[in-house]
Amino acid sequence: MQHPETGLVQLNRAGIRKGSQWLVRGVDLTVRPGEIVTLIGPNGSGKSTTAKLALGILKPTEGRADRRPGLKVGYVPQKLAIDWTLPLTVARFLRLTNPLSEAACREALAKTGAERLLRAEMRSLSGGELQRVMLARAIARHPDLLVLDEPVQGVDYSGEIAIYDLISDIRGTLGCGILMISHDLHVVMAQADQVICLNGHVCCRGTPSELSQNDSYHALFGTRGNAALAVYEHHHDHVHLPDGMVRHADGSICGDCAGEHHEHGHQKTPETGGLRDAG
Ligand SMILES: Nc1ncnc2c1ncn2[C@@H]1O[C@H](COP(=O)(O)OP(=O)(O)OP(=O)(O)O)[C@@H](O)[C@H]1O
Repeated sequence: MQHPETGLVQLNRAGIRKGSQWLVRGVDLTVRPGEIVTLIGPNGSGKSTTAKLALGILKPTEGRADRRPGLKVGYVPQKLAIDWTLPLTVARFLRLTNPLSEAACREALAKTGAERLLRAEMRSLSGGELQRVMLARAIARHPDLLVLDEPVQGVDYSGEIAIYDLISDIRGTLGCGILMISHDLHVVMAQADQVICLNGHVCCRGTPSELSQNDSYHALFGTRGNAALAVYEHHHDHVHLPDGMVRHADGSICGDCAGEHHEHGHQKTPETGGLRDAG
């Protein structure tokens, strides 16, 4: 590891080839403590491959992939290799890869708003509940780096916002760096310090606002991209509770505004249902 002071993980001109085909090439990427870096791009553009290079699951054919020595990583993969016909409680799932006490399981689930699911069967979870349980498993080992491959898959629109809020809370409370993959162009959190748009190589990069103005981004995603890249400016003055209620900064709890952000100066874009900064 060459650059411990500059990043938890760092890719330098990293590329990987299988046979005669480059899966991804020339990727520069750094995730520092407390930073959120989001990878976006079309299907097959190399997002998961790039995350696996960062994690060390795949070795670069060219360039470098360096991690801070002793780095603790929490990984939420895109797919779970679980036999869903077998009974498996959430508590057992959390312990499959971590030797956790029940108190530690409860603590991790509480952080993701899923404590009541401790005894639930994995196969009975909704999409949003499954993502919260997967996040709980990833944060249970107090990672320095959290790698999230599509954290809002199978989650409905207001659930998406709740999960993004949760990820932001986790960054705040754990102070970890987050590398996140989003296939969903509709919402890119404004808190993402950097968005990297892949298309077999780095197509363009910048803050969410910068990217929404970038010609390469629009060339890649066309009119769909024009309409879809909505920047969710989140001022973090409220918490989405597991029961769908919203707790505001003053402590008041509101049921009517669950999933709505009208009080923060946002509106849904008519084309996509995504959020665009209204202010
Ligand atoms: N082990 C492998 N051997 C050969 N090709 C692979 C391998 N893994 C991935 N690929 C190919 O590399 C390319 C990038 O795949 P990757 O899964 O990184 O894309 P992605 O951007 O995450 O896609 P998606 O949005 O569909 O999840 C794809 O064309 C894929 O078929």
